[in-house]
Amino acid sequence: MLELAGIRIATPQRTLIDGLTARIGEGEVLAVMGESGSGKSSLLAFLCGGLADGLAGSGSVRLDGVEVSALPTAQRRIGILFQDDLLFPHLTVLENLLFALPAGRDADRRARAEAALASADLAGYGPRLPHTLSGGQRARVSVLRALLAEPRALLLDEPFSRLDMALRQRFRAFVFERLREQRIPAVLVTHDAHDVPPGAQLIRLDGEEETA
Ligand SMILES: Nc1ncnc2c1ncn2[C@@H]1O[C@H](COP(=O)(O)OP(=O)(O)OP(=O)(O)O)[C@@H](O)[C@H]1O
Repeated sequence: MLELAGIRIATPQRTLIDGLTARIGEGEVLAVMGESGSGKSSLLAFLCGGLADGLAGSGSVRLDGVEVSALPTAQRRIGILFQDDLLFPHLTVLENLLFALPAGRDADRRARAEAALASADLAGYGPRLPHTLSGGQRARVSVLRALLAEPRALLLDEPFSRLDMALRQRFRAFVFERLREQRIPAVLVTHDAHDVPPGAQLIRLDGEEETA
């Protein structure tokens, strides 16, 4: 459970977000929509502990009942996915996944990474470099990598916007299914109402609040 209470974010000139409160259960999605410059990316940066210098943020962020807003980014265990896959280009697909996995026996970690690839129809892709994969395949690897790190919540910053329409629909379904299966609460920032899964809570930063 991710609980946000009284989140306020301001630039020196203006208040971007004034008192956002939401409860996002396991496997549920809070979608945040709003015009360019309304503060969507700043909200995600605040949640993972990386708000830019020059912006002020306050409010409570609780994960499974524990207040994390004073913790450094690495200790929050909040994952983030961007529109670019951000895979390490010089590491193989398997090495990219191993990088995210918690410590453990080498053979176990490798088996977990390979099982994750197989679960995403990517069996056998481990030894390849990311640039030899299609955009949709790389996008799936980046989701696997984010999930193998065992985040307690996942932030999605326009993760579908680079993909073409057909891929986009498949990739959306892939992501939301994984989040449900692994019972991870997520905050999704998007410009596109089609990205918002049915039943998600929806907040518009420039206006009213509703349910999709
Ligand atoms: N470091 C900073 N110092 C001062 N103002 C900033 C800083 N970073 C962002 N801003 C301002 O904060 C506002 C919100 O930016 P943010 O990137 O969160 O918006 P956004 O809703 O994600 O926009 P987009 O949809 O274009 O990505 C913008 O007006 C931006 O100019």
